[in-house]
Amino acid sequence: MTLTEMIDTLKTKFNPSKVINSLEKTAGFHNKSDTDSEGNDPGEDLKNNPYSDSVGDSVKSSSAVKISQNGVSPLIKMINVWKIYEMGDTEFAALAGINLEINEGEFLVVLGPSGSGKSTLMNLIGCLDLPSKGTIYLNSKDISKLAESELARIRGQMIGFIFQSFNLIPTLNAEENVTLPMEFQEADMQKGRKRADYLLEVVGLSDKKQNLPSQLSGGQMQRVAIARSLSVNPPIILADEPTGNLDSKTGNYILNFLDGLHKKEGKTIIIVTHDLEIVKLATRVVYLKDGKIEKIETCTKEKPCELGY
Ligand SMILES: Nc1ncnc2c1ncn2[C@@H]1O[C@H](COP(=O)(O)OP(=O)(O)OP(=O)(O)O)[C@@H](O)[C@H]1O
Repeated sequence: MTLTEMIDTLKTKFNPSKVINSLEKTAGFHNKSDTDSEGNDPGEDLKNNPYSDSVGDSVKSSSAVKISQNGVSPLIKMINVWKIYEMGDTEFAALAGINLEINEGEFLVVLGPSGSGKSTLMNLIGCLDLPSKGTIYLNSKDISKLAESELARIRGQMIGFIFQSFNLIPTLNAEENVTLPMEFQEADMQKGRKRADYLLEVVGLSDKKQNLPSQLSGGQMQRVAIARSLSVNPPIILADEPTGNLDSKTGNYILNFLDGLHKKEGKTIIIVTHDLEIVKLATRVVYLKDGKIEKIETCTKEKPCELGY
């Protein structure tokens, strides 16, 4: 199958979590070592360039989506949101009446024990799933009952996903993986390829553009995934345990990168993590328990939030 054919197929059927997970499983990505086999210090790349003003300006100026905030409406607003799974005769509420407002430019960390509903919440915010009940506004638009095609369009424009398991497409090289979201948006691909090259340079992988994921180390794959998440310059970045399986150097790199995206580019960042260093960067922490918000803590520079409950 050619690249164009593959993109067309994915475009019609696109559901990132399902399509890419199955591709990942084929490639056995979940078990791949995450250590940078070349012993490179990814932090060096960061120190060298990514958040110089010129880079930030360049990314900003190509922003695909205008946030229609009027200074009053939150970027994301969830009103009495439920997600109920049916299993035979029984029902299970993974989310049970969530009320949450997230403003543009927040760095929100979602904490909670296993099974508390973190991924379910992220899937709803990321337009990967619909609530069973309740209303979700994204950029003042009600997204709670949209058709999949419309949801996919909004997802493509608004959300950049950084998942621990990389979600790279194994048959596409690094550059093609980064250009893919732009192809979905039917962007000018001459500019798209330039932007992909630029983003791969930002994450320190200019010399690996032609490499397939299987020809990259775990840390390098995560950096390609970050470049891809920024390719359409989305205003919201969703990250699920982005430093989970990475060695400490690569973890620090990701940490600094997320901090830069938040502080220098004003991106709204929403992260599920158990990494204390990420929690320390948060502006607020939401604690979930049994599908409900147990508490929300506001963090400050003087009193950063912690992992504790
Ligand atoms: N498709 C599904 N069908 C039935 N139950 C589900 C489904 N998806 C999730 N659940 C249940 O919903 C609850 C919340 O799941 P979720 O994955 O959101 O938790 P989590 O907080 O992300 O957990 P973890 O930290 O272990 O990843 C769990 O009890 C889970 O078993």
